[in-house]
Amino acid sequence: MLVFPNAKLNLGLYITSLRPDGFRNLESVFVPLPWCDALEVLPAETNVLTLSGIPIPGDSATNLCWRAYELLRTDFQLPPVQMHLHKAVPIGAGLGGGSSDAAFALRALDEVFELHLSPERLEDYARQLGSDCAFFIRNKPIFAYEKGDVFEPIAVSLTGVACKVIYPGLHISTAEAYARVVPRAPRHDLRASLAQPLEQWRDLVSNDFEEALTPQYPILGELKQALYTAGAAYASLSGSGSAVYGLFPDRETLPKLLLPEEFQVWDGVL
Ligand SMILES: C[C@@](CO)(OP(=O)(O)O)[C@H](O)COP(=O)(O)OP(=O)(O)OC[C@H]1O[C@@H](n2ccc(N)nc2=O)[C@H](O)[C@@H]1O
Ligand SMILES: Nc1ncnc2c1ncn2[C@@H]1O[C@H](COP(=O)(O)OP(=O)(O)O)[C@@H](O)[C@H]1O
Repeated sequence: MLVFPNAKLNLGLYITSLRPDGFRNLESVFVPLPWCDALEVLPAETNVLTLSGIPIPGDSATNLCWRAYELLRTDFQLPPVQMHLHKAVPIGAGLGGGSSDAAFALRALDEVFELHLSPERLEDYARQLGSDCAFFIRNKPIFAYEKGDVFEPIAVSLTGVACKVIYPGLHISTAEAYARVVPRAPRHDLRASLAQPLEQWRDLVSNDFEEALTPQYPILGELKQALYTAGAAYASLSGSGSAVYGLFPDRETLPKLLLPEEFQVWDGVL
């Protein structure tokens, strides 16, 4: 079975309090971004995970696809599996690529081995692999809170909106990024703000990681400014960075930006 684990964007991100388990409570809206890896999952004689594309730090045993298989194996007698992951989504970018691989691996293993797990059970497994993972089980725009793994529906839709995502080649560790933020109450009500027209989001919707990370990584602020100068209706850091995205009214308004060769760019219509 071949699946295409997609990335995500965060529309607003407020880090509201420190939890007794050491994690932070947050509020954010996750939306799928069609920048994808490719993952093949097949029953096999012996276990194997092969990789291509962008190199992933760590060995196969720590890869989130493999950890998804090991996790299901604690509850089910699974036959050996052959997986191949082609990595295209930048790592440490705030785009949730690794989390998506884990969630898509769970979904594919469920189908290939006919486990008939409900979305709720798949979300429970996904939560054990990372705070972001559960979102990718249903993979629809959603308001996320607590660790980012508890959800409420939200009507926001970016269908037809054009988007440019720029990854400046900085791998920012999520744990380090969180350590730089002092939790506080949200500046604005996120759901009410996102119900306003896109052009008003600039004044209403923000990501707490931006203020904490931009002094150390000025390129993040420069990219956001470049997107606004090029006509973005809204621009922001995604998650804990370092990818910065701009939203534009339609494909015709997507700008061509002159960027260093080592930066990776995705653009298209959502
Ligand atoms: C910041 C966000 C926003 O969407 O995305 P990314 O920038 O990573 O894409 C997420 O909260 C990232 O979720 P995820 O990448 O799954 O994080 P995890 O593996 O669960 O945790 C990595 C580390 O981040 C910190 N962490 C994570 C989530 C959370 N609610 N509070 C935390 O304090 C913890 O220090 C933890 O050890
Ligand atoms: N399949 C995978 N793809 C990407 N990263 C992975 C994967 N498996 C494990 N990891 C680990 O997860 C970490 C963060 O992954 P990623 O989801 O890309 O971060 P972010 O959401 O911050 O962009 C990486 O440092 C990497 O070591």
